[in-house]
Amino acid sequence: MALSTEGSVSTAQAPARGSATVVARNIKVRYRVASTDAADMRSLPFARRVLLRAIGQRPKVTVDALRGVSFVARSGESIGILGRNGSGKSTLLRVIAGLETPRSGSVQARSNPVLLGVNAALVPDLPGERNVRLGCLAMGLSKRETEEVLPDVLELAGIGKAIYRPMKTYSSGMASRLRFAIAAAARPDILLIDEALSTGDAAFKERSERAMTKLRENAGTVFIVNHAAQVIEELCSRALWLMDGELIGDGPGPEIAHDYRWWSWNIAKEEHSKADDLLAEYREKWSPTPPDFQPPLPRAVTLRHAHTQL
Ligand SMILES: Nc1ncnc2c1ncn2[C@@H]1O[C@H](COP(=O)(O)OP(=O)(O)OP(=O)(O)O)[C@@H](O)[C@H]1O
Repeated sequence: MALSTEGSVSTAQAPARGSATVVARNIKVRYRVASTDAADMRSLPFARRVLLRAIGQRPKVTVDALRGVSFVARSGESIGILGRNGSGKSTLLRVIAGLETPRSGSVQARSNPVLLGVNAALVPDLPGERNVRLGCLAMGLSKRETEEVLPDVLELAGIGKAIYRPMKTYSSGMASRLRFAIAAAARPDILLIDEALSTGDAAFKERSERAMTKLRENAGTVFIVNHAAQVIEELCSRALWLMDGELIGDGPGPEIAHDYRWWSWNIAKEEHSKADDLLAEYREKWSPTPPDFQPPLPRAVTLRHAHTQL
């Protein structure tokens, strides 16, 4: 089962493993944000400074959240997105999901990507099991399909009797588990997961790993953002390493996650010069080769964010 471009469920045969599912070309995202840094105010021309002070405004600074990120994701891949706080991971997921428009570049996706937690339209006042039904229907399953997958969703979420209680009474971990279980049940072709998998206990971890394997076997592509590099080391066949909005590494998940952890550990221990040496070595080792965008994606592909380069 795969989500069609309209977000409804189609029963078209799963495409061959290894075919392109998401093609990202030179994505750039820039924010303009107000800054209280006195240095930013001082850097402005005198007249502008006077004007801003008079109207009580702060100077705006530019944040380049993504600086030309390109990659081709393929069916059957689980792709971890790694990087320190503010490196652009969530922004990249939002762009892939179509929730954010880049200032330049484009993303093509074979079908509608499902961003976990957003597409499942859950209602806090309703009990978990009612939300499971709602979520499955919202993700395009029919009523019959929803009833069929219900036991699997409840088993995967594994939150016991809490499933009969209103979702607003759930801990954030319980709610994340339920959302993941719903998203996995709908078997989207392209699933985007932001942080949800670090909240479970060992049993949930094992069940979620099995669910991910099923998704990949279905020739789908799963993207995972997680601060715990270990999660990516264990779950992802491939990893993208972002730093200050730049894609500095693209390669096998376990190896990149291992190197990322070692680099982060040295930073945490304030071994800055060692961390710098490691970073230079890893940049070279995992430097993303410019993706080969040929042959083009099949004609059926949705064109998202069609933008000309600035
Ligand atoms: N809506 C926004 N307005 C202004 N700046 C933003 C906005 N969203 C993100 N940013 C900035 O863009 C950069 C990338 O943010 P993003 O949330 O993508 O990073 P991240 O790697 O997911 O971070 P974290 O690991 O802390 O969740 C950061 O500098 C952030 O401050």
